[in-house]
Amino acid sequence: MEKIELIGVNKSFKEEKVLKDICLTLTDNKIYGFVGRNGSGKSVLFKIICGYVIADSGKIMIDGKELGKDMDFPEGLGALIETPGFIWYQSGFENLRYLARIRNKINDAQVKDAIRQVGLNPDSKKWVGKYSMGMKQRLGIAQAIMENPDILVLDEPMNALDEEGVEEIRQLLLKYRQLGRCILITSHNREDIEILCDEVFEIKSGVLQ
Ligand SMILES: Nc1ncnc2c1ncn2[C@@H]1O[C@H](COP(=O)(O)OP(=O)(O)OP(=O)(O)O)[C@@H](O)[C@H]1O
Repeated sequence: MEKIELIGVNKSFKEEKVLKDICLTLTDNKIYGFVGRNGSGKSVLFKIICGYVIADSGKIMIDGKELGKDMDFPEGLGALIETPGFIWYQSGFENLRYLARIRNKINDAQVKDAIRQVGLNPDSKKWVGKYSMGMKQRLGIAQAIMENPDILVLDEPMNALDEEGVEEIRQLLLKYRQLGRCILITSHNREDIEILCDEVFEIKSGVLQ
């Protein structure tokens, strides 16, 4: 069954038409890559799927429910869209526990498990303000996966990661695909796209190729 379906989605900012008549069907059990030049509309597309940006026209169906009609935000979707703004004087665990409490869904053990999955120590007391860029990126991925979502939307998940980090996150995403998840990523790295993706979409000036 279709997990995500976009039908004729358009989005403009002032005079700039950023997305033009996007039609897209995505299913479970796959990793989809979205590539395109800077400013081609990849992040805006991801934000629309996550419900962070509202399309001007068109339909976004998630699990058979229409975004903006049946729900404001998709259920069962975890996202990393730009580096999240963490509280710098708290540990990684405290930051994610805070988010988990707002979302009121998961317990401390699940938060710790997500932090472990991205290769960080959930018991470390180190403030996030002292984290390297790569550690913040890993924590961002942990917050995306911590609720065990069916859909993962990750904008440049490999950003700021060293070679080892990239490999760990690749393995993590392959594991999630094996668990049947529908995963969307953007990447400027051809290797990530080749290794990970079952299907690749290119966006050129807001048009899906
Ligand atoms: N909130 C906004 N207000 C005005 N313009 C916006 C807004 N968000 C995005 N845009 C514009 O939409 C276009 C597409 O931006 P988007 O961030 O989707 O590009 P991208 O493909 O993700 O690029 P990159 O590879 O650099 O991340 C850009 O011209 C950008 O300036």
